[in-house]
Amino acid sequence: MTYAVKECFLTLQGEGMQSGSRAVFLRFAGCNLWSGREEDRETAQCRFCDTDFVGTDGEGGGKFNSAEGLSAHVEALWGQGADGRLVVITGGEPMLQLDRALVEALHDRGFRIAVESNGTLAATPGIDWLCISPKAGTEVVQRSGDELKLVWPQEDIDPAALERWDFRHFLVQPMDCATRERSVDAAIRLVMDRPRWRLSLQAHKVVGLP
Ligand SMILES: C[S@@+](CC[C@H](N)C(=O)[O-])C[C@H]1O[C@@H](n2cnc3c(N)ncnc32)[C@H](O)[C@@H]1O
Ligand SMILES: Nc1nc2[nH]cc(C(=O)O)c2c(=O)[nH]1
Ligand code: SF4
Ligand SMILES: [Mg+2]
Repeated sequence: MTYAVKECFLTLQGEGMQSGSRAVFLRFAGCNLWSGREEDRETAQCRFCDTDFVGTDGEGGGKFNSAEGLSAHVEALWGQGADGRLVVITGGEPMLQLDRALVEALHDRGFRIAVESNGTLAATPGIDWLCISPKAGTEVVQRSGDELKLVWPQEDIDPAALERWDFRHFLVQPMDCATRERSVDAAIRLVMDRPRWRLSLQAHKVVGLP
């Protein structure tokens, strides 16, 4: 298996229940809901993406020919020390590329594996922390996991329906866009109305981390 990696770097997890944790981010290239080209955004299935996941030219990116080689790259970015090893695998859509061999190779190097996925593809077995972020108008097949992270507001998504899915944590994250302040207000309103939900802010953007 050849893996196409947009970028790979050490930072803090900025979103969700593990916000604030030291983590290597492994961002795979490519997504099944958007080409990543601006000229396609308005006709894409997912139109609010805040991420460049096209190509393999980012910091620490490239093509990797084996799970062994990619896991060694992740380990080198983490550095010395066996405590608290965490890799966050994202994209693009990571389930297009994350296979059992990579899960195994990262576990062998002592990493806990967190994944950020849109849920339209079944999750690879062995993930330690699964975050699913549903997108309006798509068929979410992965309806269980550790945290469900709803970017808000999105038309045609009913938070009450999502509460019936099998997740331990329900998070609402304001959509970062031209009207971000309105997104924050709407997210706070959702939490006030539905106490099972918690607010997830993108902490990395607040403090200027990647
Ligand atoms: C770039 S996506 C990559 C992983 C996967 N494709 C997904 O959508 O979950 C990582 C996270 O950022 C969230 N996200 C993307 N664009 C956003 C935006 N404009 N504002 C807030 N969160 C956003 C996604 O919903 C997802 O939870
Ligand atoms: N610091 C940081 N935390 C994140 N959590 C989820 C992210 C993502 O793009 O998947 C992300 C990201 O891009 N940066
Ligand atoms: S599914 Fe995720 S990576 Fe793909 S376009 Fe939407 S937010 Fe971006
Ligand atoms: Mg991001």
